Amino acid sequence: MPNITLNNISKRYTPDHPPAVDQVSMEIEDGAFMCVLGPSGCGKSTILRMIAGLENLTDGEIAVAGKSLDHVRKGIFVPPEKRHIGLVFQSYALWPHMTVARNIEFGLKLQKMPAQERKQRVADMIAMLKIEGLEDRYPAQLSGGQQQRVALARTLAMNPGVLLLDEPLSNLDAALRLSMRAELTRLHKEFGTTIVFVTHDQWEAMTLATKIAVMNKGTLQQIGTPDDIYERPANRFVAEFIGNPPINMLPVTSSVAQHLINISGFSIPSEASTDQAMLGLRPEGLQLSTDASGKGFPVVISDIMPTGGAWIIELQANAVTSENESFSLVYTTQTPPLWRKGEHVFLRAAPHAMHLFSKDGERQSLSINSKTAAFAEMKTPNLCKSKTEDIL
Ligand SMILES: Nc1ncnc2c1ncn2[C@@H]1O[C@H](COP(=O)(O)OP(=O)(O)OP(=O)(O)O)[C@@H](O)[C@H]1O
Repeated sequence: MPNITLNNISKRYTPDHPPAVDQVSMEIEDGAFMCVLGPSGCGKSTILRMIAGLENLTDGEIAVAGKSLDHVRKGIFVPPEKRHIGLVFQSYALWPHMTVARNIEFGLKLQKMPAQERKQRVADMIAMLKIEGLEDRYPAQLSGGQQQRVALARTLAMNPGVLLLDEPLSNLDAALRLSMRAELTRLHKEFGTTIVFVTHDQWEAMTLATKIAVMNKGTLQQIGTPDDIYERPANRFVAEFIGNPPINMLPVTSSVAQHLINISGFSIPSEASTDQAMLGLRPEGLQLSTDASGKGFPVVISDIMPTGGAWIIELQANAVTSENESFSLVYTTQTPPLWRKGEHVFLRAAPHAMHLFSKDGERQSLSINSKTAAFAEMKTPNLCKSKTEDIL
C-alpha cells in the first residue's frame, strides 16, 4: 500500500465553532505505525474518519500514492467501501446476531470470496488472534478483550492495506492492554500493514508507534519518531504533554534555571528574549548529590514517593534561595534514594534533559558556553555527552 498524504485537511462541523481539524498535513508512509496522539477533543477521531471517508473534508486533500481519494476543490470523493481501508472503533460494533466465525466471515462473503477460501481465511484469523474455541459464541458471550480480538480478526480478514484503529484498547484492563499491544506490534510486523492508531495515551503511542503525530486544538504540533518527540519537543505543548511525571517548567530568569544552564555548559543565546521564556527539565534527567563541590544548585527534599521500582522525589528550591522565589521540581530515579525528607542536596541537570521555550512556546536552542562547557564535559556522564549536540 503506498503512502497516504494529508494535504492541508480541515474539518469544520459548525460555522460558529473553530475547526475540529485545522489545515493538517502529514505523510503516512507505507508500513508505518502512525499514532495520532493528543488530548480529548483535539480532532484525532475526525482525522481518522476523514481518511476512512466517513467524514467529508471542509478543505484540503487526501491522496494515496498521489491519487486523490478526497479533494474538496476538485470535487473528488471516493466512498469508504472503495478505499480498501479497515477501521476498528473503540466500540467494536460486532454483529450481535452472528457468531464469532460468521462475524469474521461476513465481509469476505460480501466480497464474494469462494466458500473454501473463506473458510480457510476465517480459520487463519482465528488462529492468529488466538480465539480458538470461541467460533460458535455470540458477541454477548465474550469478554471485552475477546470482542476486541474478533473485531480485529474481522477487519484483518479483509486484508486491508491500511488499518485505522480508534482507541481500540481503551476498554481493556491493564494486563489485556499489554498483551493486545504486543499483538498489534506482531501483526504490524507480520503483515506490514500501514496502521493509523488514535490514542490519548502517551505510553501507548511511545511503545507502539514508528511515528507520532501530536495534535492540540485541531492543529498538528509535531510529527516524528517517539525519540524525536520526547528528546526534541517542537514546542512547550509537546514537551508538557509527553512525559510522566510531566517535565518541570521554570522561568528561565529564575536563579535555579540560570544556575543549571550555566553549570551544564550552556547559555541563553544573545538574540533570545528571556521575557516569559521557560526552561523545561525532564524529571529523569536531573541529578542529585550531597557533594557541595559539584556546584549543583542547593535544594531540599520535600517528599519521596515510591511507585514500585521507581521513586518520585519532590524538591523545593525556595527554602534555600535568598531571593523571593518558590519552586518545586520533580526528580525521578530507578535507584533507591539515599536521601531523607528534609535533607539538603545539590541539583544538576543532564544537558539532554534541558529544553528552552520562548514566550510563545516555541523551542529555542541553548548556546554552548565555551567557558563552562569544559566543566560540563568533565561532569556529564557519557550518555548525556552524546546528547549534547541534540539540544542545539
Ligand atoms: N458530529 C459532530 N458535530 C459537531 N462537532 C463535532 C462532531 N464530532 C466531533 N465534534 C467536535 O470536534 C472536535 C474534535 O472531535 P474528535 O472526536 O475528533 O476529537 P478526539 O481528539 O478524537 O477526542 P476524544 O479523544 O475525546 O475522542 C471536538 O470539539 C468535538 O466536540
